[in-house]
Amino acid sequence: MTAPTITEASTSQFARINAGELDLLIHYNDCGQGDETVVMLHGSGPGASGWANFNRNIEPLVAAGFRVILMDCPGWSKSDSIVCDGSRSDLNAIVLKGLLDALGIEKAHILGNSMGGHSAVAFALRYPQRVGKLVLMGGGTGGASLFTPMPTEGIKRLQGLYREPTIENLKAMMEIFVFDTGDLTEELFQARLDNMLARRDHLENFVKSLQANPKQFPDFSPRLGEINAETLVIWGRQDRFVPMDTGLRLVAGLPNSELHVFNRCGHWAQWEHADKFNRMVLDFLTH
Ligand SMILES: O=C(O)CCC(=O)/C=C/C=C(\O)C(=O)O
Repeated sequence: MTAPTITEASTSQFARINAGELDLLIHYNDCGQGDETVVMLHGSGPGASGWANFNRNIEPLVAAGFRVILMDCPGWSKSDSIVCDGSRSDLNAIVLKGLLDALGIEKAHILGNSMGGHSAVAFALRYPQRVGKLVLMGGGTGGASLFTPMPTEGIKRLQGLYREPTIENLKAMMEIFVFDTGDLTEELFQARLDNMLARRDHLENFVKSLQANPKQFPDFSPRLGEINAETLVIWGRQDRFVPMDTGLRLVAGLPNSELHVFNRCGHWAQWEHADKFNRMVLDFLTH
């Protein structure tokens, strides 16, 4: 019998998360079944979502017997909006803990892209007993780069897009987002634009959050040694959003980590090099 096709609509779910003062309706996609769960956390670009970030990565993991949860962080996609004036990495970690509690999942592997990587590290620091393995891709900690002026050119364009959500600004961001822009289709641009404009409250709240606290993603470097989870760090050599030396800082600090750098790759390794990325992640999670 052939496995049913996994679609966004057929896996779409909501959970209400109450944690301290937080009371948020959170959207997630729940894909496949298995004893082990992989949570995927998306990046902070306007119009991002678990599905938009990871649609090339779900099926191989589901086929290998993992349950895959894509959580839309507060302030993105179909999740509730929020103004965050503290650490967004920790906010996402607290909400993820609430979601895992609601779903009765004791422990999960966490795969995070950019902001999702920062949030995965925040989660591992707060709830070490709830983490299996970590995959950090184009993220894992905020903080300065030794070689690249901050904010990077990519982050400046991303923030410009939040302030003025036009197709021109979207294209200006996307043209330095991936290494090979030939892979970007008009359909992809339009889907991203539609996602962004469907939730203007998210765009406005992101701008308000930056005004309240320009450093949404704290530097976890001094605490990385506390994380014992096995960690695979993956970076694009030509990442113009979160510079590659952040990956070097991560492997320097995380005692059980290794780093793979894709050449000819920007900020979206899981999409730009999907086949090899999927093989590497599966090998890492199953050995
Ligand atoms: O500012 C940071 O350190 C994180 C930036 C970030 O998360 C950017 C992510 C962009 C995407 O993943 C996206 O737009 O899909």
